[in-house]
Amino acid sequence: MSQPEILLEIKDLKTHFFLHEGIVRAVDGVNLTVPAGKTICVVGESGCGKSIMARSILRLIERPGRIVGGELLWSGQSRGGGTVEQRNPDDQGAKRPGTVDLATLDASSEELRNIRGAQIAMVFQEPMASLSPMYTVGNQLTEAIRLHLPMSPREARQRGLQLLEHVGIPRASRIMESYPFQLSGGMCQRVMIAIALSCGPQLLIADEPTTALDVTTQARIIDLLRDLQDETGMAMMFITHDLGVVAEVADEVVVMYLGTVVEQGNVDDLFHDPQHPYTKALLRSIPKMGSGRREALATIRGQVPHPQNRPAGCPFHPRCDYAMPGLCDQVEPPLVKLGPRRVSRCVLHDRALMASHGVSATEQKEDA
Ligand SMILES: Nc1ncnc2c1ncn2[C@@H]1O[C@H](COP(=O)(O)OP(=O)(O)OP(=O)(O)O)[C@@H](O)[C@H]1O
Repeated sequence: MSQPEILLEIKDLKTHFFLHEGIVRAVDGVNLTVPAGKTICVVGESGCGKSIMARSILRLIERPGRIVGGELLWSGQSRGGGTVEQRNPDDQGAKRPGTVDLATLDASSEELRNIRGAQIAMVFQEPMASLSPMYTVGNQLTEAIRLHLPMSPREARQRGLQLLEHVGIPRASRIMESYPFQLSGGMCQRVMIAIALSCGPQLLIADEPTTALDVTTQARIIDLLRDLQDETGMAMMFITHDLGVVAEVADEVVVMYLGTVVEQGNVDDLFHDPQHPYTKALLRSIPKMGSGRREALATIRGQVPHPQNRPAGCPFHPRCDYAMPGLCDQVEPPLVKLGPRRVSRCVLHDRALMASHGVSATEQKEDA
């Protein structure tokens, strides 16, 4: 099977916050890839660095935070004037321009401004907070369009109306005249999605886009994002706590723990055959439909430590059922490739490392 085209490759990304009290290593060596046209879901408990990783991609980290290491290799390009463009099935061979390392660009450079919005767009958790209360939806939408596309105000307004209709907003011309506070949370999120899609991005980063919404609206927004992705062929990086949503939307899953990726893989493989002890523990903590038994849900013991108190060795070892004293509390686990697009960061996958610490694979299996 041929390998998918990689749109974004994050290599050893480190984003730290420099506080008086010390350094917070919020993102501390993230490696992951986003294939073109696919949805990757980033999961992990609160504080694992998901949002900071996502914001780092668009260079939206503010002081006292900054990227201190690693690469953000972006191979996308503007689709030129597209709004919610339809996917062209023959368009497999869109020519690849040179790859640019987003981490090296000046955060206020024109090159980065051109990439933001036009190639990579982001939708945040709080739609109301992302929109300005001072301007109408129409002002904000047409401004976003005209920032990247050479259009007259009239053309941009027309485009805006189409976009609002496309994201399922009825009476779009009335909504154009409304201020965000006059709309519901779900409606605001649809407006944000319309703004995000206005220039036809190749990657949409959605950071907990439904967390602030009620359950019915959540489901509608997820359906909308899925439909839009099918139509446009854009890739999505979807950050969520909700493993039910992951099962529904993901092609691949990235599991983060304390600033690093501990496992990445195809959604079916990862749900049915998780390899990393943290992934196993996360999956044990979700209810199973139709098991026919009333079982107590497992919780992961302990809490995610603050990044300032990062444990030595494997950061998950104090909470891990498989932890081996003398090994996991001392050795940083290697990122092991388990398949063409499957990695896991655990000493359990490295027999040589275990043997060098006097643990055999069978012994370990029996213990577990
Ligand atoms: N401005 C900041 N100053 C200092 N530390 C910060 C700042 N922003 C984030 N952090 C720390 O970085 C770590 C990662 O935060 P991040 O928001 O990325 O986690 P997350 O996995 O997205 O969590 P959640 O799911 O709750 O949003 C946390 O420990 C957080 O306290």
